Amino acid sequence: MAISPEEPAIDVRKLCFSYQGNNSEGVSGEQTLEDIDLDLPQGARCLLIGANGSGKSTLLRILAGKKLTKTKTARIMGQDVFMNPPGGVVYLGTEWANNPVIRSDIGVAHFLDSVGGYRHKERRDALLDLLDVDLEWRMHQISDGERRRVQLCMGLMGNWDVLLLDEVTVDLDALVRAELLAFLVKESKERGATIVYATHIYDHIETFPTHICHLRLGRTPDEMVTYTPSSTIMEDSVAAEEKRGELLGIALKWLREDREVRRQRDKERGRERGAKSGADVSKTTEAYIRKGFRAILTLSLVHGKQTRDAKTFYEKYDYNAGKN
Ligand SMILES: Nc1ncnc2c1ncn2[C@@H]1O[C@H](COP(=O)(O)OP(=O)(O)OP(=O)(O)O)[C@@H](O)[C@H]1O
Repeated sequence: MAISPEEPAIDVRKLCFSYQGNNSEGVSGEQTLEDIDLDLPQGARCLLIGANGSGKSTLLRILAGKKLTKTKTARIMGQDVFMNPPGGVVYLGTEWANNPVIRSDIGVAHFLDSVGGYRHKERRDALLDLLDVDLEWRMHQISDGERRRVQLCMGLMGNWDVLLLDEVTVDLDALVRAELLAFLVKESKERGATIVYATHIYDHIETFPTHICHLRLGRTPDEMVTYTPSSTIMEDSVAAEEKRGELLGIALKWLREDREVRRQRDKERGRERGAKSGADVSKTTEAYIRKGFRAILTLSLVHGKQTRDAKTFYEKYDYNAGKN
């Protein structure tokens, strides 16, 4: 897709999303994503870092056009992802493994051809080699990791501009994962392809990102961090070694902060709920008491006498027995 090199590949501004629904003005219900900003130049490789439930998958699915939000604030390669979905966007997520079709008795060669493999034979063959995929495999007879490698081959063999990866490297062995990351770095450098990668695995990934983005409880609290360009450290093994663990350190720091913020938020919500239910309970109790005492009052008045309790209640709640 041809756009000027200065234009951002991904341009998300104040994006909001709620699973409870979106109305014509925007979102309604509790927001899963709130005021998300993500601005990535072409050729960027961005790691999305956030705790479980922080909204990484939701954001990636929205960018892939799989979830609708009417806030109209997400553009990829200059095009609105909802109104005018851009081509050249590949989304690879874990839910693919649940699709019964990919566990059926079908050969890998046939499967890849059925999704256009014959059109990209050269890239397909390079990926088969890189991901160590055998065209003779049958999809129902391979392991989860092998099936994942077929998925990656399928997703990456076309000429994509933007790749949205939702933790699909988790079941790859270390060698395939390392080679895949090296391939993606090459794609971004040589073709200007842009990658957003949500992961919880920070091992040996220091040389991958050019940017890191923090999602905290559905928000982007910090400025996006522009990471030290990996080219400078990849050529210098000492620098690369020094860098080892740095990303994990940043991720752990953010995750600890997020946990504190979430605990504080949960505590406040608990207090609010407690106060609300406390208020509800006391109102309900009071209503019952009033009813109960009204009955006693009525009875006692019927019998021509007021009990002491009824009288106390009477006074406390300023009842006028004659009128009640
Ligand atoms: N289909 C759904 N309906 C309602 N709420 C959902 C749905 N899918 C996700 N959520 C909620 O949205 C929030 C964000 O979920 P999401 O899967 O985007 O987080 P994540 O950062 O990808 O988490 P993880 O790291 O565990 O994969 C969570 O609180 C989750 O419970």
